[in-house]
Amino acid sequence: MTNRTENILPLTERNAWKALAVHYEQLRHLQLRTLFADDPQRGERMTVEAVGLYLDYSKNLITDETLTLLLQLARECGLRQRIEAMFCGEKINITENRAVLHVALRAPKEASIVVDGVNVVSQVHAVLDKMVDFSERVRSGEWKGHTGKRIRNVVNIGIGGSDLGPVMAYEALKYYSERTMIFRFVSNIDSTDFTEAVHDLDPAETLFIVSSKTFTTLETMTNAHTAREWLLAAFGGDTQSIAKHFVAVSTNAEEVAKFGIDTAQMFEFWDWVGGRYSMTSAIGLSTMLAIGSANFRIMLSGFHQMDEHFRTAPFESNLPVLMGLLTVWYADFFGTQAIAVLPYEQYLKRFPAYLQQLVMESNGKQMTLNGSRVSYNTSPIYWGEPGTNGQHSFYQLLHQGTSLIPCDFIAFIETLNTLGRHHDILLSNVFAQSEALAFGKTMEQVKAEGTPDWLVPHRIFEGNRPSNTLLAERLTPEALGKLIALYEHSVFTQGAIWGINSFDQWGVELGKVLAQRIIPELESKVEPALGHDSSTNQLIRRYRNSKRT
Ligand SMILES: O=P(O)(O)OC[C@H]1O[C@](O)(CO)[C@@H](O)[C@@H]1O
Repeated sequence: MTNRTENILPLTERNAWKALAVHYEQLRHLQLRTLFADDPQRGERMTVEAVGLYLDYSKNLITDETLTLLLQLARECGLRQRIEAMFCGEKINITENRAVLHVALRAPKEASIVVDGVNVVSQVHAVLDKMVDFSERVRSGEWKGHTGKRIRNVVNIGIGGSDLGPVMAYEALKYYSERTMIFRFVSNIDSTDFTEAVHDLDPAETLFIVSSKTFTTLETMTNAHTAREWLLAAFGGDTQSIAKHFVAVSTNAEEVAKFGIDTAQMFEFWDWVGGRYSMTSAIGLSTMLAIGSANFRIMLSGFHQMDEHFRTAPFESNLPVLMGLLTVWYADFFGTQAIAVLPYEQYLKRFPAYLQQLVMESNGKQMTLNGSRVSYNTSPIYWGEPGTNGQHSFYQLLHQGTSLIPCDFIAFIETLNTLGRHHDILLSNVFAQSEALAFGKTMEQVKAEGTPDWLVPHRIFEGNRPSNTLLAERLTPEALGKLIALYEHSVFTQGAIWGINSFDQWGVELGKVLAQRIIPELESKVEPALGHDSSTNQLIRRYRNSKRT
């Protein structure tokens, strides 16, 4: 594998970067109050609407010049060429020599993207058709369990990208899902996860989807073997039952066969689909089983619309580009360490958890593509909770803490569950929070309320805390697809500016290797010779000496 990137100009040497550094010094004390007072149209002007998503980015600590410079930075970093390289199937994941083609997973049938001489779009649609056929047979009851009962329970076993997308999508699209079926998700190696997931399920009505790109992941394979035993125990060890109760989603046919699942019951995907970008691949099988194939295809079309927007829209009206550049602005010039993602939509309760992997596994890096250490910040921490729960938890820090935490508010004009005044009250909170964060409450305002002098400082909100507000009409499968693709491509934009590889994840390897070494040390009958540091040795001894079995 060759390093084709050694001539890239370091980010901090780019003209736009240097200009942004100077510009930041000039406007670091700028106040949103002033920006809005000086430009009464700001809240209408600094908005973009595309493919049914409305982004209000006016409450950011930016001027028109900031935007001009950020857009110039994007051009200087070759963002347009990098986008094209991804969409054309170039092997931009250079440390693994792989193409990065989650966009092919939602491309229309007639499209063509060639990797190593193969049109991957045809492969994608062949697997999609197989998923549709299978999910319809299960949902209609045609697919029967070992004893002839219909499948009522689906348990997805997977972790990371093989879990977070499916769980998030299941929760997000519950309104559209088949309510007569039960969906569970087992990811953690903690035995409690599996135990609780199946405790009330009838094995004769349960289908396990073992989802793993590699089919070697310790957690998933351990849980899958436990599921196999659980099933066999119910059927007197009859291994014939496995065919009716297990399917696999993987890139690794050999390991699937070794596990005992017929590869005819394997739904394939490919090494050019990163785990955290895989929910529109066969990893979405549980989603399709829950919402049906028609809704699944609608979700894919939402993803595709955002893909096309990202690929073709001018940068100044390109939603993912703007959001990505704003993140760079805060991370690198304001030193922001965290971004809060705040969906005011209960169905999106797992969306922040999903984004944690998408963003932090992608851009939590410190090596540039040419192998030198970055001299600037890369990914902030993304976290969040659905509104209004977060308000009664950590918003105190957002409003009055010492850290600057930009927020992404996400809301829908219509609720899926109309109930009295709930939705108006919910939305009033979104708008109130971004207003309060931006404009705060001055000492004069606090005093004017008759607050005693000693209490005044505690009740001041300095404001000037930035946020984006994203509005869509209604949470549909299509809207969900657009929203997720928006964040995927915002992450891409950030990675392209930082000059890092957003598509590998070497940082998760060391812990996995060390755990493999420690497992036999915990299980061995004889006292093992421990060669760790004194802390790790002592923790292992304490566990060994205290455990009962
Ligand atoms: O699908 P697999 O191969 O089981 O991997 C699961 C997850 O493990 C990781 O490789 C590392 O945590 C993720 O990137 C991936 O989504």
